[in-house]
Amino acid sequence: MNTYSFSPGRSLAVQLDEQDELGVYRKEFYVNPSTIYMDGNSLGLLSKRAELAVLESLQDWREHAIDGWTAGQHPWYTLSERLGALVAPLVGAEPDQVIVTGSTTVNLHQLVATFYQPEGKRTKIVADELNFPSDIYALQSQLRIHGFSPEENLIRVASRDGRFLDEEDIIAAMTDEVAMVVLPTILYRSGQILDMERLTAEAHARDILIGFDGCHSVGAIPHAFDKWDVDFAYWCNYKHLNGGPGAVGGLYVNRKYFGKLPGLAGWFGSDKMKQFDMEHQMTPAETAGAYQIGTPHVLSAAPLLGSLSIFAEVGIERIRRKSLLLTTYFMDLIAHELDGFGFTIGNPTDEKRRGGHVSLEHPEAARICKALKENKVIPDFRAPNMIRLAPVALYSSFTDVWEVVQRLKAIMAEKQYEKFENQRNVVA
Ligand SMILES: Cc1ncc(COP(=O)(O)O)c(C=O)c1O
Ligand SMILES: Nc1ccccc1C(=O)C[C@H](N)C(=O)O
Repeated sequence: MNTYSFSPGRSLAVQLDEQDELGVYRKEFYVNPSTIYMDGNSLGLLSKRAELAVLESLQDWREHAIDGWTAGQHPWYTLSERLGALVAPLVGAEPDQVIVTGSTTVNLHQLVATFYQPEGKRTKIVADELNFPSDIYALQSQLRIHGFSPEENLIRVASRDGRFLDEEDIIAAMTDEVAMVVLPTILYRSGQILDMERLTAEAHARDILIGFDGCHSVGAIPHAFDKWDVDFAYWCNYKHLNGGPGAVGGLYVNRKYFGKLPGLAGWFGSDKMKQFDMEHQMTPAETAGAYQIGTPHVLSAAPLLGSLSIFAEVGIERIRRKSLLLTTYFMDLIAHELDGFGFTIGNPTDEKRRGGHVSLEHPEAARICKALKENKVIPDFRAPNMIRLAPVALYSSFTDVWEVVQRLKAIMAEKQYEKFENQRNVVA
């Protein structure tokens, strides 16, 4: 892999595929042979291991009924904890600091309800103007619940160019009126990685708590939440972790808060041995498990049992290495083949700041995406002008990337996109 030297012909793609030590994992996934899937950063593909885990969970239900909580192949009572332990190495945490529960937005509500404790003039929450809308809605509503107006108390750090955030600007927003900072690990549109270590240190130097939305980074890049001393994080498991549509999400809580009462409490946050004492005085788990609410959605968590076993086997470092080579190759091909067609690379090119996808900006982006789909390439479109293309280390090949660029070149050269309206679909 370290012999990469760019050339535009297909032979380099073939050579990179031959050298690819992760190439064997492609056959573990249901890759539709007639399409090239570039949307694993929105919904990861089904793996055979994930499918098997769901079937085994159904078998547990069929055979054990209520006893499936403690018997069967994947006892449900401790499933969330066991899955948390499997995700923990991917976020740089100890097993008891991670729990698989809820969903991204629900977990954010839980964590803000737990950790946002306005005091005196420290009432503000810092976010950013590029974050995913659901996070912003959640923060606005949490402020309202506390009786604060979001207009005054939610600071959305501005982007200088509409693509990226500058850490300097975020740090400048950390005033003594700020109680909490909530930011993405990787921006969903441009794929920029924020410097989480630096931002955490700067927030803590000002007595501000900081949490991260890891939707676009968990399973794509390594993290060191524990080492960086991040206060909390939350993410979905259906993108890079391939947990399936609406898969149960995940959250991380720094060990120093173990024992802190959950803002939104429910009986599955109890100490597991106490839970069935049925007392009205809650005894929360002394782990991140305390931030669960109700009964786990077992069938929406089950695929992760299979999917995460692939991550445990491969390791996030190797995934990241291949992912970077895939996106480097992608950008080199784009520069060589698509020059003059009006595209701008909208993701960071620097490896330290580049996440798992390539973002191409173009005024006709919506209809170019439609033409790509007609050409059996699955990207996604993000308003107003972005085409996201995610080659995924576990199941995309270098030949896929080469093919995508050739098809895109034909679409542009032949203006194939002109037959579509330049408007997004209902689900873009
Ligand atoms: C960065 C980010 N945050 C939040 C969400 C919302 O997640 P959910 O709908 O699972 O709550 C998404 C994707 O849907 C996302 O990409
Ligand atoms: N949850 C979804 C449901 C339907 C369609 C897309 C999503 C996504 O996850 C989009 C993704 N968060 C994004 O980065 O745009």
